[in-house]
Amino acid sequence: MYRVKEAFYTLQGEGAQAGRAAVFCRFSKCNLWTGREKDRATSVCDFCDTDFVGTDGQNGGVFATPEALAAHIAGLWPVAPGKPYVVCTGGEPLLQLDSPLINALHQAGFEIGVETNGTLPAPAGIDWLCVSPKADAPVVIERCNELKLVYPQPKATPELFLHIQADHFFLSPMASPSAPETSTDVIKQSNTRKATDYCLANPRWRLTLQMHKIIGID
Ligand SMILES: C[S@@+](CC[C@H](N)C(=O)[O-])C[C@H]1O[C@@H](n2cnc3c(N)ncnc32)[C@H](O)[C@@H]1O
Ligand SMILES: Nc1nc2[nH]cc(C(=O)O)c2c(=O)[nH]1
Ligand code: SF4
Ligand SMILES: [Mg+2]
Repeated sequence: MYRVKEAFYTLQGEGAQAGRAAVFCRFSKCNLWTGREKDRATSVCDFCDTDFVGTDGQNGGVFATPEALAAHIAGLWPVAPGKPYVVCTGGEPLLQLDSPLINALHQAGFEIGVETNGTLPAPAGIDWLCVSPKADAPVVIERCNELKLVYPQPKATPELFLHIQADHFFLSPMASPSAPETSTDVIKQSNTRKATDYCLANPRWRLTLQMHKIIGID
């Protein structure tokens, strides 16, 4: 059984795959926050910008088999040339993404990206793994394609993660979880300046912006 909050076709907005068309599959539930505002202040992850509670979003639902979910996702990919790409996110996708679903998505022709907080082991077969560490949430994944740290997190400074084997190290300015998602958001702007300064002083790190929010797509 797979619980999906929402699924939609858009452009990846973050990281090294930014600009690439993808079906986003947002799984319900996370291990670092209930998703309820009343629990935010006491949760391990307290800056989440995403609603992942329930299965009531666009194209959301409960899927009894991996094949049923893969077919649902395939139905959101356009009939056009180009390698189908799915980004499994959430919530925390590694609470639900398993080998049978990876096989079913590959069978349906998809390359598979995953956005994870890195606290749970990843099944084999993921084609693009993005780990985004959170303070006080130990990362158990040792190797990934990209490490994308939301910045600043006073208890999760960039140098703490350089031991993780990653092909790309990104800083993503922390956006306000609730303010209107526009590029003029004050917190985001000041965090963008801080992330910019860190990358200038530490060239291993690259800046990534949440492009989808800037251009106003999902
Ligand atoms: C909603 S999370 C879901 C996947 C997974 N639970 C994780 O944290 O990586 C997707 C991405 O959004 C990032 N994110 C969440 N809240 C954010 C915020 N307020 N500002 C910037 N990025 C944020 C996460 O760090 C992660 O890279
Ligand atoms: N366009 C777009 N790109 C994204 N990259 C990571 C996202 C996420 O919420 O995991 C996300 C998202 O929600 N939308
Ligand atoms: S950012 Fe990721 S880890 Fe943090 S609460 Fe949101 S879904 Fe969970
Ligand atoms: Mg998002």
